[in-house]
Amino acid sequence: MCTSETFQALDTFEARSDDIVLASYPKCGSNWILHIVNEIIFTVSKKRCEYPEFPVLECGDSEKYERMKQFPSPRILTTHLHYDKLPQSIFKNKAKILVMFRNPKDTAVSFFHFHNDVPDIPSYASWDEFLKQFMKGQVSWGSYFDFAINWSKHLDEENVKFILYEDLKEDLATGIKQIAEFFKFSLTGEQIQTISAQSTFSAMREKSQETHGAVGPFLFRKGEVGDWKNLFSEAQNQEMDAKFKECLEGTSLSAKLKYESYCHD
Ligand SMILES: Nc1ncnc2c1ncn2[C@@H]1O[C@H](COP(=O)(O)OS(=O)(=O)O)[C@@H](OP(=O)(O)O)[C@H]1O
Repeated sequence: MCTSETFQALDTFEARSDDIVLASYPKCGSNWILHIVNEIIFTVSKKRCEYPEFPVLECGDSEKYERMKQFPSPRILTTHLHYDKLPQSIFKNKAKILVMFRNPKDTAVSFFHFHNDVPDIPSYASWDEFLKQFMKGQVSWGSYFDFAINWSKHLDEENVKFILYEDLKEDLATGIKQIAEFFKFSLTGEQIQTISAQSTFSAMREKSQETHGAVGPFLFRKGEVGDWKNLFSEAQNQEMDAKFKECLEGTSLSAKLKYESYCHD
């Protein structure tokens, strides 16, 4: 999905100040925030941002960035890249970036199911086998921990906003309000409620085949916090807890992820 030609061409991408960048490690809810931002824009402008390109910035052919010059603003771009690998024009032109995180245990579980449920992508012999690769960062888009370490240095920058999957799950309306405010869209309370109702897991899963085709039901699988308890062994919990400590202890991201609440029994 991401060729070296496309990576090279990525540097030629010309960001605009009103581009909306949605960054996350895989399986942390990028389709969820993409849907929310789309609904916010539709609510305020009555226009749908429907572009004939796959929304992930780094995926597709190398001509994609040339075609994107024709797209009207605001363009919504999703990405799984590290902050340091984003095209420089995003920073130069001060595009705003919403970065979404999810606890690493649920992220790994979601990633594993995706690989083993979707027919056209490689599957793993077992959960244990997948987790070994996940911990080594030998999965698509590399290590969760490298992604987290890289982004953790930039979360307090002016044009970057952090959002946590688990917080959005706990209080969707407040999350939608914060997202709208960050991108400077003004919504009434009623509009926020309407978007919330359209953005619950069940509402999105119900429409998933229509919105995402055959992969839809696999992408919108369970949408829960704490599903890791069904797969992690005690030894795997200890390994993940130690890795989290080793990589993120003392960083501002460590507190923001609320690891104690979401990754301990
Ligand atoms: N509305 C809503 N509410 C709660 N959870 C939601 C929602 N939409 C998507 N999801 C869950 O996000 C997980 C998929 O993440 P991504 O969209 O980032 O996947 S991907 O990397 O783009 O393939 C995947 O998590 P799991 O269900 O745990 O596998 C989705 O179910």
